[in-house]
Amino acid sequence: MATRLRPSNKRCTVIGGSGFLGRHLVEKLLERGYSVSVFDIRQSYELPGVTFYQGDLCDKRTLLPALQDVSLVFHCASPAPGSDNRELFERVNILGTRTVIEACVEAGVQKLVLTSSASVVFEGTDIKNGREDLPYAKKPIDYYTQTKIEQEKLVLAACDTEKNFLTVAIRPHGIFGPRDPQLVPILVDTARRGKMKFIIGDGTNLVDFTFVENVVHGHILAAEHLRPSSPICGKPYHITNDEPVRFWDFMSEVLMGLGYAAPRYHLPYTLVYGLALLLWLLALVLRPLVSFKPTFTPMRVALAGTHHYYSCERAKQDMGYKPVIGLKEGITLTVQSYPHLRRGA
Ligand SMILES: NC(=O)C1=CN([C@@H]2O[C@H](COP(=O)(O)OP(=O)(O)OC[C@H]3O[C@@H](n4cnc5c(N)ncnc54)[C@H](O)[C@@H]3O)[C@@H](O)[C@H]2O)C=CC1
Ligand SMILES: CC(C)=CCC[C@@H](C)[C@H]1CC[C@H]2C3=C(CC[C@]12C)[C@@]1(C)CCC(=O)C[C@@H]1CC3
Repeated sequence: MATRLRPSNKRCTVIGGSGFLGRHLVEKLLERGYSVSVFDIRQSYELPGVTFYQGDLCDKRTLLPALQDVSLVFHCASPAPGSDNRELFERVNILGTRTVIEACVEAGVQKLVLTSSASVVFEGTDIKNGREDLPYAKKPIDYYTQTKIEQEKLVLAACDTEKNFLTVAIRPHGIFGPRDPQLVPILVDTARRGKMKFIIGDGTNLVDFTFVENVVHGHILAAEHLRPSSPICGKPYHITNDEPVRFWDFMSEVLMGLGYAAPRYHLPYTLVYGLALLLWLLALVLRPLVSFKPTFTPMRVALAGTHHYYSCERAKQDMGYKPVIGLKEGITLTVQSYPHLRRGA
């Protein structure tokens, strides 16, 4: 009888590896001597040594070939938070993650590292130095958050040391860095449309923004600490820059770095939130007739106007996490990487 050889623990697959975080993760894994495959619904680049598998993660038959002889899987695929499509989020983040777990078990994968989100505990009100034992949001602020909660629960519950299938969830917050398709592009687009003049609230709310390389570092540390005896099995971990910053100072620094004016005038938080809620309801009611995407969604206003920063003490203790790039350096590297978004470019 043929014996199945144990795959090398440096063979891994990144599901969602064509995305912003996924690609940074792939590049770092290669640098560290891993052999890497990518599974994604689209292929956005080519890299020597990386095998691409294109397909929908909800389809186990297309996913399985990407997991053969692989001991470690990173799952960082998700529809973009801005899409607000309930059916899509439920299909990909919940049903799809169930499929990912089944496929991993079937293929003999030993470790699964999920990219969750610190937002799973965020309900739109202040969180100061939140630890991982905060309860999941009872009233998640949008479908993205609601399905990220279910996704994280599924992955953590699947951890089974007896069957040697180990799982862990990384909860980053406000990822930024070169090639990010969200934060800087949305910010610049808002500025170019002349809508970046206002500060929502008094502007003192503290938030975590996390440079992408720190998020990658947290994922790799988690993978390398995931052993049957490790305290990290089946647990979530906040990974941030560990330098909470005023939301509006961060935005202003990025804007000014790209040649735009910083916002100056204050608007009351409750007024803007109420208006965003009204717009969102209007968009929902009118969806069959017209489709429009408001810039100011309730989620975005809540993110811009409340405190939400998290403790990464648990990651420091259990896996020796320490950010590798400080916030200031991260902002400089990010601003330099967007010459085409500079004012007047
Ligand atoms: N960007 C951020 O600030 C934060 C992101 N996260 C999480 O990090 C992960 C990565 O996010 P980003 O890199 O920013 O997003 P991204 O949109 O750049 O990457 C997601 C990737 O998933 C792929 N994908 C989507 N649906 C798929 C499907 N059905 N089958 C196969 N692949 C599929 C996309 O093609 C894309 O390449 C996500 O799970 C997100 O929820 C968590 C906290 C903050
Ligand atoms: C900290 C965190 C979780 C950030 C995630 C990224 C995005 C949610 C933000 C990136 C750019 C932000 C932004 C706004 C809201 C939050 C973001 C989309 C506004 C729309 C908030 C209202 C404004 O006045 C304009 C802002 C533009 C940038």
